Amino acid sequence: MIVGIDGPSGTGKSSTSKAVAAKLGLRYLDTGAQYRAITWWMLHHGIDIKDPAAIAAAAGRAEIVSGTDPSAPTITVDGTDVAAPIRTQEVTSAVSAVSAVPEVRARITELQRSIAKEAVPGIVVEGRDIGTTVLPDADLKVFLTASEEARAARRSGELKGKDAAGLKATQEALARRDAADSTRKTSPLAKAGDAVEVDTTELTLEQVIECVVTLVEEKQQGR
Ligand SMILES: Nc1ncnc2c1ncn2[C@@H]1O[C@H](COP(=O)(O)OP(=O)(O)OP(=O)(O)O)[C@@H](O)[C@H]1O
Ligand SMILES: Nc1ccn([C@@H]2O[C@H](COP(=O)(O)O)[C@@H](O)[C@H]2O)c(=O)n1
Repeated sequence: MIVGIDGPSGTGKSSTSKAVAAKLGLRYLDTGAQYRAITWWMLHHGIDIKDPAAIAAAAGRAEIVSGTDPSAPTITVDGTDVAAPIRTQEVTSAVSAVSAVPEVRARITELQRSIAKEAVPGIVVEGRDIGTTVLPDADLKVFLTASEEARAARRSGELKGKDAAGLKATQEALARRDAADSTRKTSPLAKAGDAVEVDTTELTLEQVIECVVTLVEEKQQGR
């Protein structure tokens, strides 16, 4: 059972995917974490992230390893645990520029496909291009959406007491990242034609999880 969950930032992809995978005994892959990890590596090695040619030339050098246990997902680069540093503002601001480079996407897509192929008894993979590009033959594709306001409110609640930028600034940053991710040339953020769209604006996280679990179970029963 291969499930692809895509959607813009803050729609609940990670929370939903992890919970669905845990409930159904599937593996879990956060592909955003992989793009964040390669971005962290570029910054750490002084690669100019405004220079796509420099990013392309370095794209094959980082060794990214993702752990797919939904109750304890892990991510390392060249053996270093980068779970925390990939969530910094510095990485978040740079990730769309790095993920737009075709050589980066080719490398990470290959890695994602090999992880999905080896996952027993199946996997929930979340990202931006899973249904359209990475796993076009997935058994189930879900596209989560939510209003920009709801997504910003969720994110600023999460950042409170840390580097909270305020609701407006958070909303603007989300919109900028979504615009960059949706308009890049190579595998942009998009809903696959055969994906089930779920608008989460008015739903609790538990309701979204239940909805996706039901969709998976229907597929498993051949409905
Ligand atoms: N339906 C929901 N109602 C309220 N809060 C939610 C809902 N879904 C997710 N959240 C909360 O919103 C925040 C963002 O969720 P999550 O990280 O799962 O989104 P995402 O789509 O994976 O974001 P990104 O693409 O930026 O990684 C989390 O704090 C999560 O608990
Ligand atoms: N399939 C994907 C997943 C992610 N990206 C890029 O990574 C960024 C971070 O993703 P998060 O889910 O951790 O917020 C995202 O903004 C994209 O630039 C991608 O391109 N494809």
